[in-house]
Amino acid sequence: MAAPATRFAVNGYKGRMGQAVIKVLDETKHTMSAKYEKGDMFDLTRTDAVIDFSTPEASLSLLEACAGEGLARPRPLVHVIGSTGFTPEQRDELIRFADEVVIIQSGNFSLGVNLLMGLLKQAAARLAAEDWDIEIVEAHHRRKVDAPSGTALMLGEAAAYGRNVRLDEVKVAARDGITGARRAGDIGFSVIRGGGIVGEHSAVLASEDEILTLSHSARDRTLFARGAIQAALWGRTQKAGFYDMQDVLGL
Ligand SMILES: NC(=O)C1=CN([C@@H]2O[C@H](COP(=O)(O)OP(=O)(O)OC[C@H]3O[C@@H](n4cnc5c(N)ncnc54)[C@H](OP(=O)(O)O)[C@@H]3O)[C@@H](O)[C@H]2O)C=CC1
Ligand SMILES: O=C(O)C1=N[C@H](C(=O)O)C[C@H](O)C1
Repeated sequence: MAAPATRFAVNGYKGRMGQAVIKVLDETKHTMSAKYEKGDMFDLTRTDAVIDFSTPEASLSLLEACAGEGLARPRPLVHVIGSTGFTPEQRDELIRFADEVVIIQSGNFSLGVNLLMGLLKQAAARLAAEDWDIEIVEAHHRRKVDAPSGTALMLGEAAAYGRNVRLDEVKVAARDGITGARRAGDIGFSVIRGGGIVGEHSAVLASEDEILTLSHSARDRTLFARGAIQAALWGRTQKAGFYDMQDVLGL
């Protein structure tokens, strides 16, 4: 089904991603109904879809402020949430709001990263944990406030899923000092912060004899903005519920 006419609001519009979303909405001739920044009152009465790259707290307050408001609409309001750094408790809270609105949340709205997740799942399932170590390496600009990145965590989840284990049981997010030898089956994370790096992610699968590296490089933030707009348009044809970019792309 084609998406009906959609009026977009942007949360966190002064930020790097907010500006990228506004640029792409403008280039693609979409209608913008509202834009919000810290301290603004939300009014989504003339909005069909919100694109939100802000912070976990800001995304949750937006959903809180609009709770109940979506029920009178012919189609549910769509919230596309790109903010990263949610705690497990905050993520549970997010899911609770999906009873009455369409929520599409992803740590990365690019096609490449979402494909990479499937490839990593497959590689992790095929390469025995006793022989193959998995490490996720990510690099971002100096202003990023959360670590590991939302994408790195999604890649870690994909690898853990492929191995049929829970990420929180095998996750090693930091190493410093005498750490002892690496435990078989662990999934390690390494973080680089510097300059203006948009977003680099690699999954390194290393055995004694070979190294397989699956990697993705984002060249421009409008990549994520385009993916988020695609997600919003897809969400306009869906029932209320909690979705991710894999659902949008049919992966
Ligand atoms: N899923 C994806 O594909 C991607 C996700 N991201 C994620 O998106 C988020 C934003 O990234 P980025 O744009 O680089 O960060 P920025 O810090 O540039 O932008 C965030 C914006 O949100 C604003 N903000 C903070 N609190 C509120 C609030 N309560 N209500 C409304 N706005 C608020 C900030 O204002 P102020 O500066 O005044 O605090 C700022 O303008 C991050 O979590 C990042 O990891 C980024 C790229 C892609
Ligand atoms: O903060 C960023 O810039 C990015 N954040 C997302 C993440 O945490 O994975 C996605 C992208 O890599 C850029």
